[in-house]
Amino acid sequence: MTVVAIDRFRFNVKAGAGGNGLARYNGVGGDGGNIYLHARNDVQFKRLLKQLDNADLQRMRAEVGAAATQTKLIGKRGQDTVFKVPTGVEVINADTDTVIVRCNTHDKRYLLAKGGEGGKSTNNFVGQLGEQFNIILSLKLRVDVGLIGFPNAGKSTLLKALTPKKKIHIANYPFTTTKPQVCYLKYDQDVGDDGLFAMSIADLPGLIEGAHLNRGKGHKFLKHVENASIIIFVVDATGFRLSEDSTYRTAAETVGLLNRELELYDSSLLQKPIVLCINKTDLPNSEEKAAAVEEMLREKDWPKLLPEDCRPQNPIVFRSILKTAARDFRLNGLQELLREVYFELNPMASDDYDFFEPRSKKHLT
Ligand SMILES: Nc1nc2c(ncn2[C@@H]2O[C@H](COP(=O)(O)OP(=O)(O)OP(=O)(O)O)[C@@H](O)[C@H]2O)c(=O)[nH]1
Repeated sequence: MTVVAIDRFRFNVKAGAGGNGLARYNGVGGDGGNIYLHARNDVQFKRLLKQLDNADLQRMRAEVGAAATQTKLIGKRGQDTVFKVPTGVEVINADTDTVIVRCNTHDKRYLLAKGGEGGKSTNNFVGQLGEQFNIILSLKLRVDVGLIGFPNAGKSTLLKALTPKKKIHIANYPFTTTKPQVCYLKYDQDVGDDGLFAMSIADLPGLIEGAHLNRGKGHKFLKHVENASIIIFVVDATGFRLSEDSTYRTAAETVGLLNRELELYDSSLLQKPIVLCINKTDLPNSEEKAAAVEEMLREKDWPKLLPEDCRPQNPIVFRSILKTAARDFRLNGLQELLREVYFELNPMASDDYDFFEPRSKKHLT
């Protein structure tokens, strides 16, 4: 099922007004209800839409406070309204075009609009209006996994190979351009309390050397890994050459170059778990080439083994190094890859989970 990403909603927000007080008896009106956004990892675009359909699509409102009466001198406080939003939502003031708040923490409530004060002696017993303004909710997809590599490394093929046999749901969420793509993959194996194992993967267009300087629109693509929980480097075991007249790079040099691009763009990205996937190990001599990369990376100061123009300053310590042949759905490496990703996203999960139903038995060899 393809879901069209609607990534911006405009709303009029109006928190509850305070109820009037009762001057004669010193009665205090109830405060108006607040409006909160509740960030949740398990809220998806679709669910958000449903929630809003049930409410009013254009408006967010909270209850007004009750006025004080002769029989009830303290008016009841207006009820708060809580909207669940996917973690990562940005709230933009539609009038000033500035970001009010980023709902980046799972299960946290963010106060969006404060209800008005109830009427009391300090305001002449007149209930105050609640905060009211126009906002845009900008929905940014939470990306679990970001695939990075030079063109032709096999990122898209790897993504296809990772797609479960029994597809429950595969959705393409295009960003503003058709690429990069975020795919949301769900596996139907039951994982205890967590229910289904689902992850979103961003398949980013191939980087080129100098991406950190925005060559080949590098910034636009690298930006998407900033939110990713895990980064997967995909390199071609047989090496890489961008075009006839550019330098040929071995797989090891490619690893160094990707490391460099990432650190020069934003060195904090190197703190994320990074898995190296050496792909195309089905091609002649590629097993040996992949083994040579592994051996190099075992060295503590591995960059010094590379030519100067491929050397990163801050060498990555890879979470794991996997050898894959994505085109043949050769699953040994891929199963390990899924396992890595799964435990990274679900650190408390038990490890007896049977992950991946192969597309065909022959692929298990
Ligand atoms: N022999 C072999 N070829 C592969 C493998 N994986 C991918 N390929 C081939 O390599 C070529 C590039 O694969 P893609 O998956 O399009 O590579 P990509 O990294 O997504 O490329 P860009 O979109 O340009 O960044 C295709 O012809 C694939 O069929 C593999 O494991 N073995």
